[in-house]
Amino acid sequence: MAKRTLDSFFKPSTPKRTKLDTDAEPDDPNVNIKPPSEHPSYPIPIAQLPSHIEVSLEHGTPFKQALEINNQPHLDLLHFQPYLPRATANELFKFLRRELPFYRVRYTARRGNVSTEINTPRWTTVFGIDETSVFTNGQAVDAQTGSPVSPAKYQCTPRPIPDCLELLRKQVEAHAKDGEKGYNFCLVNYYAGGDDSISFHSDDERFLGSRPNIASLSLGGERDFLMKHKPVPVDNAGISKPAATVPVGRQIKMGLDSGDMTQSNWLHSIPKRKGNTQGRINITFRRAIVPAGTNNYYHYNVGGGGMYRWDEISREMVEQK
Ligand SMILES: O=C(O)CCC(=O)C(=O)O
Ligand SMILES: [Fe+2]
Repeated sequence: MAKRTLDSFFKPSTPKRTKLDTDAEPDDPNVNIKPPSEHPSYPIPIAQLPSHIEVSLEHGTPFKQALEINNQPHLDLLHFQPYLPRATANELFKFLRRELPFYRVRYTARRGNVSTEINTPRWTTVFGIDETSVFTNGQAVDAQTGSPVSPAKYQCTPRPIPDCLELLRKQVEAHAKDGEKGYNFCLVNYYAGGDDSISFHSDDERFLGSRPNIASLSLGGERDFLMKHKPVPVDNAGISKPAATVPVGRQIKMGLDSGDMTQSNWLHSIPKRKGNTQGRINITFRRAIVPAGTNNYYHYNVGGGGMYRWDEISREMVEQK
């Protein structure tokens, strides 16, 4: 089917007459009659995806077949450009920005004797639990025994992935490389403008196992996604590989497969961009294998500060009292 036809198929239908949500008919694609996702760990109930987004995720992905990028040393990734129909990506961007709780995490980084206060330069939120536990009927239980998780096991309160991200998780998993299954974490970054960024890093923490696989989806404004190979040790030919730049489209899903040690050998970043004012959301799905992963992700993506929500009138994140 031609792109335009598919795209317009997934657009929300224009309401024929103005009506309150409470008057919505069950088959109205702009609303979802299912109640929001609620959990004691959530600061707010999290709305269900509008039905037209659900339909599009289920039947419209991947929008294009993946391009395999494996022509550089230790790099093996799938690039769907795009993964979602354009109209769906735009709707999903607005929905997630409006409905999710966000945080601006501050933490102290220590290097030797030097402590630095870091104000994370983007909005973040996270859901999920590592593979030693699962949520059963909303309760965190031991994955092996099924007995409730002791409060001492985590320094944080893990949050189940809400329905609106769970559907995306399932779809993304279905299109990931063979054998890359079981994402149990969903991290969401919101870059409000060009000053928001993420510096060069590698998602290669030990709590992701030896072959971390990460699926990454971009929604909203276009930003550069820079990748560079870690410096090659001097005793190994004595040269550094040149940096590579992979431009990211408006919405992509990348299966970052570590079969070739991608995370161990490559760094990536979203650099600041002068004059950019368009918001962008990045969603990553990951699999953490030990409780240290759960503690780490909540520490750096929820933290201990206030919760913020998008305010449609002031068009910025506003702290919720
Ligand atoms: O925003 C992006 O595309 C990258 C995010 C990222 O690298 C991360 O959350 O680890
Ligand atoms: Fe990353």
